[in-house]
Amino acid sequence: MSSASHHYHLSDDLLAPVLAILDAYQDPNLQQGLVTAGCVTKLDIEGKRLLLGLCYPYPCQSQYRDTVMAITNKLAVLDAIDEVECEIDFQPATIASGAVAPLPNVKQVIAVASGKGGVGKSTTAVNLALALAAEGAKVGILDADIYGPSIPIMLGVPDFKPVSPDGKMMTAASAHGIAAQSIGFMLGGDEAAVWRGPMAAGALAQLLNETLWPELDYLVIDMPPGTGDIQLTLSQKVPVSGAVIVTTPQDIALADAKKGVSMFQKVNIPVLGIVENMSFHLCSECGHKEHPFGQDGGAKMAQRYNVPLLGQLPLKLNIREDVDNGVPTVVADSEGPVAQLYLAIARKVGAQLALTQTQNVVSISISDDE
Ligand SMILES: Nc1ncnc2c1ncn2[C@@H]1O[C@H](COP(=O)(O)OP(=O)(O)OP(=O)(O)O)[C@@H](O)[C@H]1O
Repeated sequence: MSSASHHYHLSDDLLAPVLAILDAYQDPNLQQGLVTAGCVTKLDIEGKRLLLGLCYPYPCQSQYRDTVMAITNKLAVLDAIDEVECEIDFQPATIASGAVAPLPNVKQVIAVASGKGGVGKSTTAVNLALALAAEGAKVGILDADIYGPSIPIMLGVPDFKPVSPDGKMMTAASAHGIAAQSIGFMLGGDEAAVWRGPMAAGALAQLLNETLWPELDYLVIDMPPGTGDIQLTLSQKVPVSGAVIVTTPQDIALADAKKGVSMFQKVNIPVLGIVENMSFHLCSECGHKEHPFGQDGGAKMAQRYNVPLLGQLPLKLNIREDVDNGVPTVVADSEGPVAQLYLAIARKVGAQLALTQTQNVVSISISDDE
């Protein structure tokens, strides 16, 4: 799948069974065997020690240990192998999608959008960005939510003021290991409220282009809520690689989220999937799982539009308290169950991007052959 170069130095007798074993191991997010997915970059042998190099097209540090244990056990059945030494790396694709020029330091841009306000889009965007970082990626976040820029508070940097060393480009904040830029760093609340349509979209594209982003694998954009002109213009001005739609299970939120899916499909931006937020509530008294906003709406919608359901998050007081305190749950309780849900979403988002771009590569190579 990936175009990474392969270095295989095994005899044919050994290479065939090793590749067969590695390809029988299905990556849970790419849903392909490791060889088919292009993850196996190096195979060598020293005595009875197999040197294995893996390179994933999406960040998944938290699953390295289990993967290595599982494949080592399988490879150990071969007489020629006693030990496996595995090096694992992550390298996202750098293929630009769409007609908009890519950003110099940024490999992939992920838009996080919602059809309607208040569904938890910013909370999801910020935890997704931190989860991608926790899985091993270099990440930035752009707060483009002009109606309520909340990322400065959520990341605990409300007082950051960008500076411009060359009078043209602005610095980004750095918080919990990710870079952040926000319309909220420049504007007071009153000024933000008067922004309209094309002016807002233009200013946001400028903010994106005039920020001194460090080298980033992923830039997450917290889009303004809704599916109107601003969102459409912004999607056309910014080199978005894929979009994540956040919804709650209520019918009204779902109806708006559907508009979001259609909007991105109209401008040929792949919808990477749907996150269902405030999906269920665990009763703090008895642990009973309740569905205050209805059940499985996001799942049904994902099925109907043929896009993945990336995850379902509980309605949980900590999620709100952590962002209010400037330390989102992925950092505040990094081993906890909610952080694990965000990490799983981040792995799926990264894998979906990689899969989407493979499809692009295939279509390009077909036209080259003609
Ligand atoms: N899963 C959750 N559990 C509990 N509270 C949540 C959850 N997700 C979000 N919240 C809270 O809900 C409120 C709205 O969330 P957030 O600001 O992320 O939504 P939004 O869709 O970005 O809103 P807006 O459209 O106004 O920007 C916030 O107070 C946030 O802390």
